[in-house]
Amino acid sequence: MTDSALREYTQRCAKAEKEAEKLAGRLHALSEGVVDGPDNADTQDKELTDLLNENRKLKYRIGILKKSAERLRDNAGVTSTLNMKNSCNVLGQLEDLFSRALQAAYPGVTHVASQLQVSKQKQADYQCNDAMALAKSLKKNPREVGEILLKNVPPSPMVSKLELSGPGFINITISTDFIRQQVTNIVLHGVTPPPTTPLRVVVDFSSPNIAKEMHVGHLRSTIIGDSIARLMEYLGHDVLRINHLGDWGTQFGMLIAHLEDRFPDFATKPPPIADLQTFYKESKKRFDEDAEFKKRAYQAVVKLQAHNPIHIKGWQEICEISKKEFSKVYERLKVKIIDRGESFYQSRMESAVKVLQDTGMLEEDEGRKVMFGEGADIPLTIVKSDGGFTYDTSDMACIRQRIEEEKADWLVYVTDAGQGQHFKSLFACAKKAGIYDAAKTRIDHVTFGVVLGKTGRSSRHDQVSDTVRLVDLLNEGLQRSEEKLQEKERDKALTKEEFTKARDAVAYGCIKYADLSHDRARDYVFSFDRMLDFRGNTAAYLLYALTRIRSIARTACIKREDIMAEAQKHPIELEHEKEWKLARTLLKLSDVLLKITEDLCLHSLCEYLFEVSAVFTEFYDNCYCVEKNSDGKIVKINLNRLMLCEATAAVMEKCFAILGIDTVGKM
Ligand SMILES: NC(=[NH2+])NCCC[C@H](N)C(=O)O
Repeated sequence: MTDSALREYTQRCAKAEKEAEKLAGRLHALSEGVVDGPDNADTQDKELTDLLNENRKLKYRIGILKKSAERLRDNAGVTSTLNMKNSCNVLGQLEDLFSRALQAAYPGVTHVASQLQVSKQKQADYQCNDAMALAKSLKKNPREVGEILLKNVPPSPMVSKLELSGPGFINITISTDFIRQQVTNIVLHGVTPPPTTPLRVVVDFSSPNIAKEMHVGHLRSTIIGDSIARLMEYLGHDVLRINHLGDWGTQFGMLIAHLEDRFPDFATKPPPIADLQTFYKESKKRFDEDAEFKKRAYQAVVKLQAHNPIHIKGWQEICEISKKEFSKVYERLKVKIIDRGESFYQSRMESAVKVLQDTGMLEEDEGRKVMFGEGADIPLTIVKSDGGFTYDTSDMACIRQRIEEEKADWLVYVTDAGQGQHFKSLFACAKKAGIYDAAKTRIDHVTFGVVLGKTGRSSRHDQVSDTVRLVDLLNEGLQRSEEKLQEKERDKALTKEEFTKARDAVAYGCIKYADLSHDRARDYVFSFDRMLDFRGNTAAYLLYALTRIRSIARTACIKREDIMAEAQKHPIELEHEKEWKLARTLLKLSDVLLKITEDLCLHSLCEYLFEVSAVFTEFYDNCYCVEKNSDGKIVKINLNRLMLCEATAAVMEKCFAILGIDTVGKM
């Protein structure tokens, strides 16, 4: 009903807008003295005003309808989650309930944001502090305000009790039936995402530079970007994963010139360059020392940018070699990404520069053409003094392409914090040029600190630096993981295949987890010893904990189907305090994920994963799942508790999947 009304209003609005445009055009023509047809300006004027007024009203209606449509969808979310499908984001739903209460009780008040938190008291689950903030701004008694708010909270199947407490808090108790049903849903349908409005998201990550080393910074970008993309995909967004390769620049001049000398027949025979790094260094040395070579390198750039076929061929060969190396890393880390480097934007750079030039956005600065954005100290260099383009130019063309051609609603750039200035200027300039409007497109520059070696010094001077090739780093990870598992005699307990699987999962999982579990803004110390520790907040520990949970049912010879069948019969029964605690913890996943979509800080997910495993241990230590007699014979199996184990494993697996970490059945 609301949807069709919304459609109708939108259509009418578009029609009215067209009419208005037409009339405005005719008015303009009239003012220029061009008379068309028998209409006179007076009636047109009135028609135009009427249409504009109608339009304004329609637009307002659309806004209201959109909001109520969203609300209806959300409510459908809560009620349907009582049965199945989307899992509920408890905090989000509560926020909605309280903001509706606020609107109903104090219609004009918009400046108080919902303040909800997990309750510190035993008898309640959450606590709402809105009344305190509201009373302060309205200069009223907080308890009175709390009373009024409480009366206006719409009924919800999620909430079983609301109670005013202390100076004006509202204590919220989540319905036990709701909790039981949600946990049962996890057993029956797996972990499902909370309802979200799907967006088109571009995640720009990894993005190493051709012919140069893919360094630890790029590894961080790869790991963080992949996880962000995985989260967005899970939430139902349409994600474009882009590798913004540095594949276009003046360095290609010297590389191609060197290629011509070393492998004259490169156009017909792919050059057998085993080590592009060395090749790069050789050409750089010649470039710096040999004036003649330098001249040729410059000419080569000009020819490349003019798309001379031979030069394009040389450039392609070099890119291929690099990309092959990069893809080895992506394959090992199971990262999917589409190559779309700076070169992709060549023609778009030309048109972007023209537009910026024509609209008077560029300023001359010692032969360069620069652009200043509001609030950014450093300008973008759009055209160099020799007429060439820069990193800034390609990013300007790129942001335009992503917003206008890709129709992205959300842009994410994952790079080290050192590029903060660049992106600040870029976004400010894009805004000034009318390309980017913060009200329509969300942009995040997701930054991270540097990786420090064992001594805690900057990576540039330490172990984990450009001198360590990424592939070697991954190999060392595998080696260390293997040793660790052997030390624990896992090679004796597992088949060869299981052992290899466990080794890989632990090695790559640990490298990823060590990165993701730290606040990304901080620098972090890279230590294999620490990340492979089987105690504490590490992937090694958590992967192992998961296999232990999975083995509980297995050793009792209970299959997944048996547990599912039980869940089909009735919602899970929860009695013990630790069972309830675990169930409530499992329900927090959606809220954790939605919070991460706000700050894009994945360490909250790692913290949550660690919390789940700790709460599970508490439950397991207190509640028998499988009871054995003194001979070790199984005497009783508690299927309800096995349901809890199943749900816990499903939640942990989902966390690992979003973090991009493979799990194993045995290790
Ligand atoms: N659109 C972008 N600027 N993406 C990031 C590119 C990162 C760049 N290639 C570097 O290695 O630092």
